[in-house]
Amino acid sequence: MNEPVNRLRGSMPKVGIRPVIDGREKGVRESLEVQTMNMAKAAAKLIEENLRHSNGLPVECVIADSTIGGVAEAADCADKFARAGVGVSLTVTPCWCYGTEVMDTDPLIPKAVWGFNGTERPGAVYLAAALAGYTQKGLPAFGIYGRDVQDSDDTSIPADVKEKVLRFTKAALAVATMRGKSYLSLGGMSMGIAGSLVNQDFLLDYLGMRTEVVDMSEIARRVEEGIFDPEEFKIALKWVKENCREQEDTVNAPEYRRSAEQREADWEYVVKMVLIGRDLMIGNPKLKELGYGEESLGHNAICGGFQGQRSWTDHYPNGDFLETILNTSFDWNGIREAFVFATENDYLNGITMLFGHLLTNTAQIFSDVRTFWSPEAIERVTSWKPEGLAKDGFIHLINSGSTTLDGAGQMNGSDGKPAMKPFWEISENDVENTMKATEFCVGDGGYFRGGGYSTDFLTKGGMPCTMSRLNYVKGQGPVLQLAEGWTVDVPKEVHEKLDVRTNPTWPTTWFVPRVSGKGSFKDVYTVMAKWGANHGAISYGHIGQDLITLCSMLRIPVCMHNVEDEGFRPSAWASFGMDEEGSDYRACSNFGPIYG
Ligand SMILES: C[C@H](O)[C@@H](O)[C@@H](O)C(=O)CO
Ligand SMILES: [Mn+2]
Repeated sequence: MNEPVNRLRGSMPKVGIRPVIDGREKGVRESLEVQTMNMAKAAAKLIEENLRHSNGLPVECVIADSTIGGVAEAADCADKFARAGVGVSLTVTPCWCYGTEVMDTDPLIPKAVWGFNGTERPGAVYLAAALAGYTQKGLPAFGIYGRDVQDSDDTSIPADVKEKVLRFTKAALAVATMRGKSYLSLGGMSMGIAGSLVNQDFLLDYLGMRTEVVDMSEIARRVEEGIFDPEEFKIALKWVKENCREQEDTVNAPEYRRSAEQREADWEYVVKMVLIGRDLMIGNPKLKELGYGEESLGHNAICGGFQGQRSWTDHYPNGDFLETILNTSFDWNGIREAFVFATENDYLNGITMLFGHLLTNTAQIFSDVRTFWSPEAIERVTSWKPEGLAKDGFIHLINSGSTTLDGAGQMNGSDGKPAMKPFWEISENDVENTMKATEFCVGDGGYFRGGGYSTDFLTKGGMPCTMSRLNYVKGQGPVLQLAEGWTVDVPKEVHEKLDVRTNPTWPTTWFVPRVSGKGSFKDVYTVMAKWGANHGAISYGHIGQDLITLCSMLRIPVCMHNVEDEGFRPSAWASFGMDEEGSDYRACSNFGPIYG
């Protein structure tokens, strides 16, 4: 069951549940055994019924062999968890326990404590004592307790507790899943883009990730020496011919037009680039059969990026098709987990996409945050007065030639509205509609002298989504910004007029962030003006809360967000002041990166 289906090494992290108890025998402990163990079982059931890993495998929970009343049983539990591969720790209790004696002291594992809110045997006051201990010892932990008092025989989990348990667990699983995996940097810095200056110390200290650096010439070597699966290549090319519609090249000046033979050869080349890029990330046992044992192993990359411009694209077909197909939840082999792969080797955007992918199990859009179109400018250029969600203007998200095809918004959610979904919910019909809505365009020769095929679609409006971005600040370290909002529809002629000003061969998403009239979210213009870089990672759904929780585990402060509720962060954050944002910065710098 725990076989990694996407060929990444290592088994999936498990969730460890620690039922802690009042250790006083001769009455107290005995009276609490059943209730305490039942809480652990209820938590495990909740998690297993609601969460899955991004590769589709079920999330598994491991419960300590006995309730934990003191240090000996805490050590037995730690031992069991280490052998089982536990990466997330959830302590549960309905009663008073001996705070530091039953605590989990592994500094690498994210922790939460759920204290039952009853008053016969006080779980909530234990929770306060336990959290004080965790804070005092520098092991920040999340506190969970229901708002309303429950009766001691009530075995149900209140909705507010459920939400917190699941939010904590999903984010903690993301932390545990990244650890030990690699970022594959294919090439180096692209066109002076700071996000492609891969900071290996950040990846290792904050995320526990390795960095693998491979020169782009490795792709040329594998193409020229035939180091890919020739059978798969045939299947892939056939699928591409049958499913990928090529747009007539009306954008390139005559000197950049590519002949029919050249275009045919380009298709073959870009399909090989997909096979090779994927094999570089996760390996391919077929290569071993072909005599390439070393190449068959891959780089254990959970995330990667391709420099492309310009060293590669000035001569070879561009990486757009490679990036598009990897980031999509299907290819010629069928429907599968999307990879996470950054354009222009912008690893800061790639890692932001990785956060979104691990939190939602869905494909992620990579985009240039290109243009703010004010209502006045839209009306001046198109004569259309924007209305509805678009009335205060929108941001043109358009990547330079690639993005996940899931981002076309051609897949349907359970309510029939456009959605991006985990791969196991995607139907053949969704795939067909997506391919019908997408065209592949000969690369813009002014930018891409070596040709290649860019991806062109227009994202359907009405999808809730969250644009986010990690930025790195000298002296401060990483920070994350996020803006929840929606994709919007605009009239066809309006889209065409605006799109053509940029590049009609690239994928467009019209995005409106939720604004508040204040601060960084004063209006749409301000959101664009405050964006920290040229790229953004766009995830389906409003996932600001989940990102905030994940970032607190990773000690990455959130510098800009439009989430209304207070973030769910470790209890220690309350000791750093009353303003949420300032205390986040202070807490992150006080505790520092997990692995640093
Ligand atoms: C084609 C151009 O060089 C683009 O790649 C460029 O505008 C960007 O994508 C910048 O992020
Ligand atoms: Mn770009």
